[in-house]
Amino acid sequence: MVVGAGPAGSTVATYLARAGVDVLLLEKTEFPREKVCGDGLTPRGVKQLIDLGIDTSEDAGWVHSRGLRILTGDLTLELDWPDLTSYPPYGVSRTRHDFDDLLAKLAVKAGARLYERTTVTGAITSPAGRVVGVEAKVGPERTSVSYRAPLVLACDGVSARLALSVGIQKNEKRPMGVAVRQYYKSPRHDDPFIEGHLELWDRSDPRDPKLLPGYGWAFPLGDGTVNVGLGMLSTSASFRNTDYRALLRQWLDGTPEEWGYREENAIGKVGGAGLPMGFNRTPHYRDGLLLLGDAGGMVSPFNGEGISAAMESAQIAAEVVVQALARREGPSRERALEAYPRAVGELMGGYYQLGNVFAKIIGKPKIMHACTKYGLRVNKLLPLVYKGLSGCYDAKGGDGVDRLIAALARVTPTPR
Ligand SMILES: Cc1cc2nc3c(=O)[nH]c(=O)nc-3n(C[C@H](O)[C@H](O)[C@H](O)COP(=O)(O)OP(=O)(O)OC[C@H]3O[C@@H](n4cnc5c(N)ncnc54)[C@H](O)[C@@H]3O)c2cc1C
Repeated sequence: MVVGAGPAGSTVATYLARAGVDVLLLEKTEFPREKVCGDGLTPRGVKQLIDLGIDTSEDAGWVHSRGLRILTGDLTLELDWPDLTSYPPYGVSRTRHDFDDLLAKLAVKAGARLYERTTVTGAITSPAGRVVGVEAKVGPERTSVSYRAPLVLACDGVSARLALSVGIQKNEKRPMGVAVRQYYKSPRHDDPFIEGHLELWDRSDPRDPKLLPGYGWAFPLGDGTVNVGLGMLSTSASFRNTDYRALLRQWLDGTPEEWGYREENAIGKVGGAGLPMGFNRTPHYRDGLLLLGDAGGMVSPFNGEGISAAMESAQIAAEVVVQALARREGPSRERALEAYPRAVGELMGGYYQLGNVFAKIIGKPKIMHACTKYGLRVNKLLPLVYKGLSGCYDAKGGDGVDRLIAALARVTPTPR
């Protein structure tokens, strides 16, 4: 049984159903639906789509990106995506409204039974403490129901309701982020220079601890529509009681008028949500319950990317679950399931450990102030770290450093 039909849930449901497993996919909303996100995928995420057999061409409705454009102070840095054999050479963007709908449909096509408007309220456990099913409320009447299954896969996102119901808590020492976004229709995004890249603004200012640490983004969605947002670490005390929506407004008011990121061009409502980072909820497997994606705190502490990790964890979980279900219930199956936390740890653990240290350092205003004092413009270095360590962390002998050096040679003044 899979709880939550976001990227993690629909992906794992697809793989499992294709392998012949009877999959129940429970989702509290109804598709198609809005989902607050930046809507951007790096090549790492595109690889996951291709692995699923999805057509990622522009003809199929995906907006392609060649790399990141980083605007930092007076400088603009254009970084192509890493040239790695393990990843496609482009990123994509697409609204989560369409993206999640497409993934959920794929799961249904593969044979998963999708029950929408079904809100899981907690796990059912055996007297021995093993998760054997879930309790849920169904439909507008919120009728109580329960479902049983040999295994439950928690893909319920940042709320992690299932994990909490069996006492798997968030590790408060690990980073947590927060992000807000708004769609705009903007003439700036008819410009070919602007299109073709996912754009990040280094918006940190060492003199103002309230602004630290974070970045802004503009991810084009085609037709002059753009997803503009602000992502920040929320570990630092200065972020408590912050009105993030106001922060986004304040920051966008400072962008040039002609970019058009103004109220009159806004589409829909501002949305915001938490980003659970750096494996901040573990263990990823315990007593019949597997945690995938955001439910297991799998957002990157370097750049806030979470879709690719959610889908990667889904691919791993599906392989492990298929092998485990082929074994007799008992210790042999348990041993097979233990492979899941090991495999996600091997894939992302080292990268996230490093990311957690990175988040700790940039989350300390004192360190940032010291940097300013000694004339070190750390905000100029952060984008390099983002790029150098994201997207190519799991590639053997990746060319991240070479790319950075090449990109440094192409630094240009920020167009005004
Ligand atoms: C503002 C913002 C911008 C972001 N931008 C990006 C970006 O550009 N690129 C990127 O890679 N990542 C981005 N992220 C992170 C990304 O959104 C997440 O990492 C990703 O959605 C995780 O996928 P998931 O399947 O684990 O969880 P989710 O996408 O959160 O899916 C969880 C699903 O479970 C359902 N659900 C929740 N609770 C229950 C319940 N009790 N019962 C039944 N169903 C339930 C939800 O309705 C949802 O469908 C952003 C996040 C935010 C907040």
